[in-house]
Amino acid sequence: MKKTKTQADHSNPVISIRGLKKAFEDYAVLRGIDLDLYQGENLVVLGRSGTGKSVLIKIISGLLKPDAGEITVLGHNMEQINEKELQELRVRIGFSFQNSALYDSMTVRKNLEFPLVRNRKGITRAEIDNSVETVLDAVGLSQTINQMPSELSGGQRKRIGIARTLILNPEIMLYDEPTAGLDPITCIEINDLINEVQQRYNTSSIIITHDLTCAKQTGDRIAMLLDGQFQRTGTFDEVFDTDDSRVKPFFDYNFIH
Ligand SMILES: Nc1ncnc2c1ncn2[C@@H]1O[C@H](COP(=O)(O)OP(=O)(O)OP(=O)(O)O)[C@@H](O)[C@H]1O
Repeated sequence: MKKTKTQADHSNPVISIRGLKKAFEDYAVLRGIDLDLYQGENLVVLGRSGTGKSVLIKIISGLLKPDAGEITVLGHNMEQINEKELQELRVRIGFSFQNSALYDSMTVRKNLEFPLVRNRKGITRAEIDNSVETVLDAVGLSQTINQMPSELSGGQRKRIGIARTLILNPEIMLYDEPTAGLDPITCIEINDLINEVQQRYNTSSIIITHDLTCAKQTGDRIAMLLDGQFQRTGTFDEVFDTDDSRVKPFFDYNFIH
C-alpha cells in the first residue's frame, strides 16, 4: 500500500539530539549525531550492520549513556533525568525490539494484559478487556486472542509484539528492524501496519532498518548513518539521488518495491 503523505509538526520535535558521541573502548561508533524527530512523523534510520543504529535507540531510551551530547526526549533532558522520571518516560515510549519475544507460556490475551497490569495501577477488568480488544483489532488479529504464541506465524507474532507496545498508548514508537527475518509479503504487511499505527495512534516513530523497501514504504524522512554521522537526510529519493560511493552500493544491492 502506498504511504499517504503525513504532515509532521516541524515546530515540535519530540526527540532532539545534538552532538551525540558514543565509543566502545577505542571504537567511536557515533561521532557527532544531530537529529530531530518531529511530532507525527516516521523517521527511518538507515545504515549498514554495525553502524550504531541500535546503540542510538538504546541511548534515546536511556538504556545506554552517551559520552557526549545533548538528548531531549518528550521535554526531558536525558542527562538530568532521575530514575523515577526515566521509568515514567519509558512508559510513554513503545519499543518494538528485534527480539522482543512474547511470553511463550501465556496466551495472546495474557501477553497483552501484562504491560497494562504492571503499569496501570487500579485498572479495572473491563478496561483491560477493552484495551486488549482495541489493540488486537488495530493489528488485525482479534481472532488470535486465546491462542498461544507458538501457534502464530512470524508475522503474526511481530504484530502481537507491536500490539503489546501500543496497549500503553505510547507517544513515540521505536522499531528496531521491524521486518527482519520475514518474507517479502509479510514485510509489506508490517510496513502497512507501521503506517496505520502512525495514523491511528498519532505516534512519532523511529524505524531502524537496512531494508530499503521498509524505508521507502514507511519513512516520511530518511536519515542515513554513515561513518558515525548522519551524512544524508531527506526523502527517500533525496537521500539516494547521489553518486556518493558509500550510498550507491547500498541502493544497488536492494530490491525496491
Ligand atoms: N554494549 C556494547 N559493548 C561494546 N560494543 C558494543 C556494545 N553495543 C554495541 N557495540 C558495538 O557498537 C557497534 C554498533 O552496534 P549496533 O548494534 O548499534 O549496530 P547496528 O547498526 O544496530 O547493527 P545491525 O544492523 O547489525 O543490528 C558494533 O560494532 C557493536 O559491536
